Amino acid sequence: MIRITKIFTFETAHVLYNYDGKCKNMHGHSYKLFVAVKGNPINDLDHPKNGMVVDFGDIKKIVKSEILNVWDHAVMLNGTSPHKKLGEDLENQGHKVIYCDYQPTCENMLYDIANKIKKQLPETVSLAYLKLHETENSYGEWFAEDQD
Ligand SMILES: Nc1nc2c(c(=O)[nH]1)N=C([C@H](O)[C@H](O)COP(=O)(O)OP(=O)(O)OP(=O)(O)O)CN2
Ligand SMILES: [Zn+2]
Repeated sequence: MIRITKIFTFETAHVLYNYDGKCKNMHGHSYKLFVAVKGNPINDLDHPKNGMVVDFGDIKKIVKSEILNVWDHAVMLNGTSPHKKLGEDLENQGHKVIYCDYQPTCENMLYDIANKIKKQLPETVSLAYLKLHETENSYGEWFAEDQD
């Protein structure tokens, strides 16, 4: 069993509703996302993906369509909070708004990312690990073995 990892970056703004610090203000991050999947490399000379757990390009397609294309250069707001109204005002002025049903911390974003990626992975591989950097010095991690 081998793990392979691909790294992505995206720029997203967010606001932490009711937070007791500076991140209650709208601000942005250059998020850095590490996606690791595990499986057995294909061992078949006739297979175009011989030697691969999964093509890195296939991971890229999934993460682009599920995460990057949706979240990059968007404002992420807690749609279950009064920030819903803030989002509607921004949308009316042409801004890209993502309403999540959670507080948009890196912890909750990791759960969301994990669920979105897992749904799209081929049956031969599974999600092993995620790391999401909010800043160079602050990040959260998701490990498959830690989940219920
Ligand atoms: N457990 C969490 N704590 C905080 C989160 C989070 O997602 N999970 N998020 C924030 C803010 O959104 C933002 O990320 C600020 O974090 P912080 O590391 O405090 O920011 P700094 O600018 O001080 O970062 P440096 O890398 O140290 O410059 C707050 N807390
Ligand atoms: Zn932040």
